[in-house]
Amino acid sequence: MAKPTVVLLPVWGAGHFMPMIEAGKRLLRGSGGALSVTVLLMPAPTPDAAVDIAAQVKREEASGADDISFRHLPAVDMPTVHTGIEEWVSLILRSHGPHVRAAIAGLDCPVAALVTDIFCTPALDVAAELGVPSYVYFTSGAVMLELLLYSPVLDEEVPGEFSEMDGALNIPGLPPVPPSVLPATMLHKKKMSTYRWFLETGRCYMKATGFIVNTAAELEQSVIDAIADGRCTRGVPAPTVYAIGPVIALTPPPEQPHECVRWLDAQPPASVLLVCFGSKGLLPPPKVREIAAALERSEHRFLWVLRGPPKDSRPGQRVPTDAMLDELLPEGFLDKTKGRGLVWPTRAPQKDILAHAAVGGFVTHCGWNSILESLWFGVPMLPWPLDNEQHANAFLLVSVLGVAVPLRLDRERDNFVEAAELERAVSTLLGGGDGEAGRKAREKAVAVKAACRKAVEKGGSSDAAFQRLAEEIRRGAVNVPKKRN
Ligand SMILES: COc1cc(-c2[o+]c3cc(O)cc([O-])c3cc2O[C@@H]2O[C@H](CO)[C@H](O)[C@H](O)[C@H]2O)cc(OC)c1O
Ligand SMILES: O=c1ccn([C@@H]2O[C@H](COP(=O)(O)OP(=O)(O)O)[C@@H](O)[C@H]2O)c(=O)[nH]1
Repeated sequence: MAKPTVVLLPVWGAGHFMPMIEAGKRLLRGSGGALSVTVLLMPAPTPDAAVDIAAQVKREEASGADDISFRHLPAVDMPTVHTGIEEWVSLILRSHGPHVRAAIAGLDCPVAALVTDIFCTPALDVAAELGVPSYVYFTSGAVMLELLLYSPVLDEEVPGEFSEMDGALNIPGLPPVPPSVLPATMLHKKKMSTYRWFLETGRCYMKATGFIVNTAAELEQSVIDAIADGRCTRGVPAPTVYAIGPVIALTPPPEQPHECVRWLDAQPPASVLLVCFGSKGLLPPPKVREIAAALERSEHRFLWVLRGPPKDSRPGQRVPTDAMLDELLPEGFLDKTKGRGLVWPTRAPQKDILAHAAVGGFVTHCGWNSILESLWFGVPMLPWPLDNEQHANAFLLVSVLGVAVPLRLDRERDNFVEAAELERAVSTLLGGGDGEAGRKAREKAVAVKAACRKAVEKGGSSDAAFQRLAEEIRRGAVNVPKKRN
């Protein structure tokens, strides 16, 4: 009989698609050959994302792994009316519901589980209808998962706006949380029409069989415990959390090192500050000017990945262009920083850069994958969150893990950071400024690197969680009826 299959339903995007495929591959290995993986591919919303995903699928198919197969779902109409990225993705998923149902029902093997992304709650209903166990693969950390699960409680506890309340929030498993680190979706209840999405998603998650989280127990133990004990869900037991990370797709370095890596080869150890704001990282001109001023004055070495404005700014369509450096940077900046700085105007190989011994610090937008990559390579951070769950991630880095030097930003001014503040924080992080704070963050980053690596080793916490998950999934396999009455 054919092996039971785990059906993955990933969304597009650098921080979402590959991490889920990588987790699927590790699940295959963890099952000792007892399972296969079927990936359902929703057509990507932009030509760039389509090219990206096609390349990744091609690479996986070429690798010859026969236990992983890809199936294309038909196209659906893209929503034109929506309240933001959250509803946009949810609406697309809803339109795909019948296709997902038909694809699963059409499989000629038992189905062990349906694994969906953070946004794919409509797929949980499809799984329930088919009697298939369902898991949310959380491509972000457990803190964000907790915020979603706990949001209905917070909503009752704080009837007014979070942004106007005094004091800190009491969130299980975390030190007192300043409301300013909540995602924008929560922060301005009345203004943000997606606030209801947040509460409903939290409630809907309770329908899942389990949460597979790309984190390690060593990074977020107290939060994972709070979820497991039902402290976030009014005492109702939440679906089991499997902390299986860090799941990072690492590939062997190319034969011809990238130009950024060759530049790093010529720099002293731990001397370079990496500045990169993620796959969508777009900075408006005032922020570019502040960064340039800080980098020029700090006299530290830097590698700055600077992208240009997207051609299309609609949710889900925002793809940065290559930067026109002469237009974006202040006059004379490149000349004045020549030799100690490199500004890279297009996508850079971030993992290879973070892996390089010359990198000593990372100004990051706090996307979860960037954080995991930085921790994996023991690089301390300067958190400059811009959007979504990134402020909460920054809080974790500074107030729980201690691997980052805080950067004072003005959330009311679109997360603006003054040049002098950035200059101060860079000196602290790389050495030369407030010695104690920088030294602590650097030491913690080294310790957390070791903990991350241990977690995924045989017998480590994430490896053990993977084994438990693979076993639970294998046991849950069902034969999906071909036709429903
Ligand atoms: C899938 O494509 C996109 C996802 C996001 C996005 O939006 C978002 C909205 C919220 O209200 C809360 C969130 O947590 C959230 C997260 C999110 O995706 C990103 O997740 C990544 C890791 O999986 C990473 O941490 C990023 O920093 C998050 O932004 C937004 C988006 O465009 C703006 C997408 O295209
Ligand atoms: O120039 C870049 C920018 C980003 N990335 C990668 O894109 C992913 C970004 O994911 P993250 O969750 O950090 O943020 P997002 O881009 O989803 O906001 C990470 O794996 C980065 O290594 C990269 O390789 N080069």
